[in-house]
This record gives sequence, structure tokens and C-alpha cells, in this order.
Amino acid sequence: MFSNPLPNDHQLLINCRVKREQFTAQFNLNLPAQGITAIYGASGSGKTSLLRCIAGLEKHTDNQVQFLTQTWQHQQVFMPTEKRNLAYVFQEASLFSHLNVEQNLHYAQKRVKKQKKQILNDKKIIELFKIENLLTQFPATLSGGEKQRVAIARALLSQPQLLLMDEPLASLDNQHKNEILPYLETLKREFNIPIIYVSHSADEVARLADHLVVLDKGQIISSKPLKESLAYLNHSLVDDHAIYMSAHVTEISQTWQQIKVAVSSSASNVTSHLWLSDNNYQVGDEIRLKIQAKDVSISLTKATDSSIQNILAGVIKQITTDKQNMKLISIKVNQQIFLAQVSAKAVEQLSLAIEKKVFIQIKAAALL
Ligand SMILES: Nc1ncnc2c1ncn2[C@@H]1O[C@H](COP(=O)(O)OP(=O)(O)OP(=O)(O)O)[C@@H](O)[C@H]1O
Repeated sequence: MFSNPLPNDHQLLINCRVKREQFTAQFNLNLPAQGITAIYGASGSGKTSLLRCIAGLEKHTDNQVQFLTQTWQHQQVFMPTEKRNLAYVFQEASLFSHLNVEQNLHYAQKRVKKQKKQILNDKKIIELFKIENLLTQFPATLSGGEKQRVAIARALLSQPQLLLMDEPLASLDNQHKNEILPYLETLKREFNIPIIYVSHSADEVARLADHLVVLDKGQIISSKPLKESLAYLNHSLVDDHAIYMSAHVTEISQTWQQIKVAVSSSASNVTSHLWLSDNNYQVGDEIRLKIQAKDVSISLTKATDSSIQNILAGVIKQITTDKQNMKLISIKVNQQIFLAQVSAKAVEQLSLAIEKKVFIQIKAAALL
């Protein structure tokens, strides 16, 4: 049974078991039915299986799924996928190759029953995804990014009450990824539609998500608001060692076109401050930051003649070796962990060791 059997207006309740020959998963989740919920985990951890549960493609008899006040699956009740009023966007934009963009979009609109309330404005969708100029083109003539924009617009035109996205950027190169990301942000901002977003990209998750579900080998490791669980992204699934953190803008320097941000750490009242180059923010804005280990260096004294502005005092908590034989040093600064990548030679020359007091110099921080 659900831990909370009462229907709630803001929930997607999932109690689902998946059993395959080589894989078993148990998902017990109570997710917000608003904003973007990211499902994050390594390949094979069960992300797609979880989406399949929500979509009604896993039919284990004990499974239960409830969206807002509607029971989609429980005991004798089984609402088929097409009745669940959800749209699915896959890694590869699955457009009909024999139809042009307009006909592809029209196909989604036709499928919406006449009596169904039109929640999302068709014209606005086409406008926001900038596809007016693509309407007469056939999928084969579109770039990967354009195809995916059309696929997302088509999903929205079916007037879903829930959008499932399975690695929608994974098949795109970095340039096209960066082209699509702002559209996903627009989607989040302009349409009040809950999105379940599968990804194994820490950058994408840190940039887009409001809530984060972390999976490992078919088990839920964590399900919390992103702000409280950003540290899960630090154990990056690729070799891009970085720390993700949330912060808010406390000061703006018009002269230097910089912002001063306070790094939040729920475990401490003491905050660390960083100066960053950007002038598109206002005091009080919440931001998310990524600091790559290769952009952090270590010194034993505080440099006063350095061009680097962000120098913080901390204590070494861990030293490990990465795949390139570089040393990864975890440094605690006011409860916030920073990561520095330095050579083994530097570790020896500076006698770096656990509990040693050091200064970190942050050369660059990316605003996500
Ligand atoms: N149709 C299937 N038949 C048998 N096993 C399957 C099937 N589909 C998936 N699996 C297995 O179930 C496990 C979970 O797969 P799933 O696709 O949910 O993982 P994932 O986290 O989405 O992975 P990826 O990031 O690689 O897409 C994997 O071990 C996979 O090999």
C-alpha cells in the first residue's frame, strides 16, 4: 500500500516493482506533480524502467500509480497508457518521416479528443519553440536539435497533463544540446506541466531540475528537492570531476560587471562568498554553480599578489587518485566541500594531508 493512501493534489505516487531476468527494481516514490523532477543514475540503474512504470508499461499486478486524484493503476484498476493523458519524449525524436513538420504536429492535435480541455495554446507552443519556419520541411532535412524541438512541441500539442522525457538531449552533440536547453527552461517557465526528466548528465540535472531522484541498481537512493541533494551530482558519472552547489546573489558590481554570491550550505550558518563574472542577475536571485576540480588549485598561504579573486580557507578532508593519476583533494570550507585536482608531485611538495589547513584558489566557476 501507499504510505499515504489519501489523494493529494500535488503528488505523483508510485509503488512499483520491476522484475526481469537480470534486474529487479523497487520504486516507492511520492513526487511533486509540478516542476521538473530529474531521474538520475548510471546506465542500467533503472531510470527508463521507472518511466515505464508511470506510463503503465510495467504491468506487475501489485504495482500502484496515482496521479493527482486519478488512480492509474491499483489492484483491479489498470488505466492503459493512452488514457493516462501523458506524453513521452525519447532520446531520438520519433517523428514520422513521411510527414512534414506541420503534418507531424497536426497528428498530435488530431489525437486530442474534441471534448478534452485545451490547456496549452497551440500557437504559443509553435512560437516558443520557434518552428514556424520549419513547418513545410520533412524530418530528414532537420538538424538533430530542430527535430527534438519539433518532437517536444508535438508532445505538448497532445495536451498532456504529465510529460515524460527520456534523455531528450542524449543523442545531440554539445552545440545542439546548448541550443535546446533554453527551450527546456522556457517549457518549465511557460507551461504549468509537470515533467519527469531522465538523464545521466549532472549538468543538465543541475540546470533544469527542481526535484531529484537518484537511482542505483534499481533502488531509490534519494528523492528530495534538488537544492538539498545537489551533492549527489558531485559523484559524476563521467570523468568530469566537479562540485555542484546552490547560491544566491548578495551584491552586484556594475563597475566590474560581477556578482557576489553566497554559497548555501544547509549544515551551517556560515557562508562562503564568491565573485563571478556576470551581470544578468539581481540581488536575491537563486543560482546553481558548477566548479570543476581542474579549476581549483591549492596553496599553503593566502596569496596577496594573485590575479585570482576567489581564495578561501579550508581543511583537507580526503585525498584520492583519479583515472588520469591526478590527485583529487576534497577541502571543507564552512561545511561546503570543494574539489581540487592537483598533481601527485604537488601533493608531495606541499605535504598535503588530511586535516591540513590550506587555501583554495578558484580560477573559474560556471553559472548553470
Ligand atoms: N526489454 C528488456 N528485457 C530485459 N532486460 C531489460 C529490458 N529493458 C531493460 N532491461 C534491463 O533492465 C535494467 C534497467 O534498464 P533501464 O533501461 O531501466 O536502465 P536505465 O537506467 O534507463 O539505463 P540507460 O541509462 O542505459 O538507458 C538494465 O539492466 C537493462 O539491461
